[in-house]
Amino acid sequence: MDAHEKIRLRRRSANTCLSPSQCKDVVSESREVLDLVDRHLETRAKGRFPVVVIEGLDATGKTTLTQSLKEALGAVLLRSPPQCLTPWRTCFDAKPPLIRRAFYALGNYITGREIAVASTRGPVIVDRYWHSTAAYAIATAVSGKVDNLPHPGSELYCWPDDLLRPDLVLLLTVSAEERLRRIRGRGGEKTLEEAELEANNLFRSKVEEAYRRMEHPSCVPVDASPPADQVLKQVLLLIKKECRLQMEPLA
Ligand SMILES: Nc1ncnc2c1ncn2[C@@H]1O[C@H](COP(=O)(O)OP(=O)(O)OP(=O)(O)O)[C@@H](O)[C@H]1O
Ligand SMILES: Nc1ccn([C@@H]2O[C@H](COP(=O)(O)O)[C@@H](O)[C@H]2O)c(=O)n1
Repeated sequence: MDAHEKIRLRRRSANTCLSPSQCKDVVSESREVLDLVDRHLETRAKGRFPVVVIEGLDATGKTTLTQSLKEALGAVLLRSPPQCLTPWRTCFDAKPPLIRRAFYALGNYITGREIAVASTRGPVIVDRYWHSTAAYAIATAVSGKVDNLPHPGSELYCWPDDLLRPDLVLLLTVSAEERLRRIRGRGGEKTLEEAELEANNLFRSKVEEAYRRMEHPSCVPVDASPPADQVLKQVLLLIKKECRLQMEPLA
């Protein structure tokens, strides 16, 4: 089955309700994930060190940049979904969109708790967080053109009140052509969503526009098309300017 066929199938399944057997599957897997969340969740405030989130479409250079920032700042590198949810990710990726999104949304709260702990000890860099979940969810739910997205200022673009807020969110942007070059250069298996993004320029534009409409905190766009060392330099300057907080990790 080629990627386009998979996308068509996925669209079809997105429009149908869950069958009783699917419900049974979702319930048993969800129970394990919810047990894990219960063990990890306990609301905690952010520490005094800066928390910087790196966002962007697939292959815009988030992994490359977050690794370099970790080394340059002596920071802790976290991601959403968090490591502890990895065993369930493939399974939830195959579920209908609403269930899949619930899984990612929940993951942000575990990452939030990890950020709270890590930011008491040193700077924290986060590879994707709430904005990814919201931007992809909104772009998936809205059919048709970019104009059909919820209008700027809609509460759908607002940060959830009960989720730990980062100090700075940077949105990596590259042209569609450069992003495709990077995807092809990387090789390996494409996820369904990556294949859809590659195949569907409109979807990509909707995700990026949804990112740009996010508020409190909003995303600061960064041109990620220069070579990796230059992007790193530019981002370090931005972090120094925007996060006038303690940067040195504790000994
Ligand atoms: N500034 C850059 N210039 C050129 N190539 C880059 C740059 N940054 C990253 N790349 C290359 O682009 C590809 C994608 O980068 P990377 O894996 O860091 O992106 P990503 O945003 O983390 O992707 P994903 O969200 O799919 O995991 C990799 O092959 C990487 O080596
Ligand atoms: N906080 C997040 C993180 C990811 N997603 C979904 O996963 C896909 C991208 O993940 P990568 O590991 O390839 O970067 C993306 O398409 C989102 O659907 C999310 O919803 N929330």
